[in-house]
Amino acid sequence: MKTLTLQPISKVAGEVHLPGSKSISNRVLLLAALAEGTTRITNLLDSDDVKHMLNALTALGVSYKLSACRTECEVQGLGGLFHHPHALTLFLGNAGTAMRPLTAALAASNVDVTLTGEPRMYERPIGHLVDALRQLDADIQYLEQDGFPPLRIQGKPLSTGTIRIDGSISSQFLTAVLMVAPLLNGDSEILIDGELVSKPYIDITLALMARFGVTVENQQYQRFLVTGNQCYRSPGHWLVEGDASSASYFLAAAAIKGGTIKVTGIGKDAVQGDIHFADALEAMGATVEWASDYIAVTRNQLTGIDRDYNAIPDAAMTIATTALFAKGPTVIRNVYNWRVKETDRLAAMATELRKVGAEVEEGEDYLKITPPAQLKHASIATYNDHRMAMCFSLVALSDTPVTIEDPDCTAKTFPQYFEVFRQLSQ
Ligand SMILES: O=C(O)C1=C[C@@H](OP(=O)(O)O)[C@@H](O)[C@H](O)C1
Ligand SMILES: C=C(OP(=O)(O)O)C(=O)O
Repeated sequence: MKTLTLQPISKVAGEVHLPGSKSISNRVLLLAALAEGTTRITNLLDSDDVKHMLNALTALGVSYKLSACRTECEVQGLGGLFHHPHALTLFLGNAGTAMRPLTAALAASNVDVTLTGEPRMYERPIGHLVDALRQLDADIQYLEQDGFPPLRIQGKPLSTGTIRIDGSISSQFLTAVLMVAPLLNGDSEILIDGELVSKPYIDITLALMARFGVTVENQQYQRFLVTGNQCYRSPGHWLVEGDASSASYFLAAAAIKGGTIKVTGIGKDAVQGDIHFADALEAMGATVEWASDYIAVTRNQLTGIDRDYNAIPDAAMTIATTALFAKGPTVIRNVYNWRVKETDRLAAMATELRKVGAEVEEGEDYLKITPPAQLKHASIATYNDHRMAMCFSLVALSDTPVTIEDPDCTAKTFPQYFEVFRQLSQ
């Protein structure tokens, strides 16, 4: 297996222009495909998750022109749902932002599609979404284990009305239903069972739908009202914000060993909830500067904090390795759904943090991390989880090297991560 050993880094500083947001890239591609008109997308993310969405759209007959650098894309909208005359199999890797929204859109389309993915995708639950769509008479079958992909979807016009959806494991299920609802033949009332997790991702969904001409009434994230028989209308040009989750590694590096690092492509008004990772760094002691077109962090003495990170589950992983450099323990709370992402992230994080010498208490939905006096050199297993690889690069900001196993797993969202990280080292 390929490994990458990072030697100790004594200082980091500089500026990073962030690659496009994964969450926005995949939403914009799907909305652009369903919309009336042509959408010219710039700063599109070029990564595995986005490739899976693009390949699926190609197979479904959507025309688009992708620039040679793959960060600009002009999508010819279908002006409605998909129609495809032959049965298709779409491989979606481990991209939740492709699997979940496509499941809903395809269930309402004139298609016969099998959705497959990587082995881990078959362990990531999708039952809450399928249950919701079956309330509208969707024809979706589980091909292996009940509640999990792969799925066979025989799409057809869905019925409409009230839909109950469990929001306690993933917000992506609600995102999927919201995105298809305006295209149904009647109005939808969507009721959330349980406490909705990862709420800021719903804000991203609603903000994007609004730019494509559809407004949704959001009643405290418990009830959503969507008018049916609508058509998305292309906004023309779309500039994808930088990826706020990807920004977290650089901002944390600055907090630990800056210098100042400035990330551009996002700013204080960005639509992604993960920009609030910088609030957590600030609460730990770092100095944060918020501008409309960048966020900058400068080092200060860090102290461990105890917080609820349900709103920012992806960036919260970066807090776990930042905790190695803080004074006192850090507690990351209310992240149960880490267990159903690229790997069981609570277990993986606890195991790998212990390897570098931290004392870790792993609860059902939290981690308590007490840093060691001296970090140890370890070979970090990454579990095919891009965020494990990126988070543990921060260990090199100590006086100990770190070895990252399978560093190429960052391709899911950030293929050039280690190159960019290296350029910040001084
Ligand atoms: O909607 C999105 O773009 C995402 C929602 C989050 O998932 P959950 O809602 O499952 O927490 C997040 O972890 C994922 O990386 C992207
Ligand atoms: C959970 C993640 O991805 P996905 O979109 O596949 O859910 C992630 O990127 O951390």
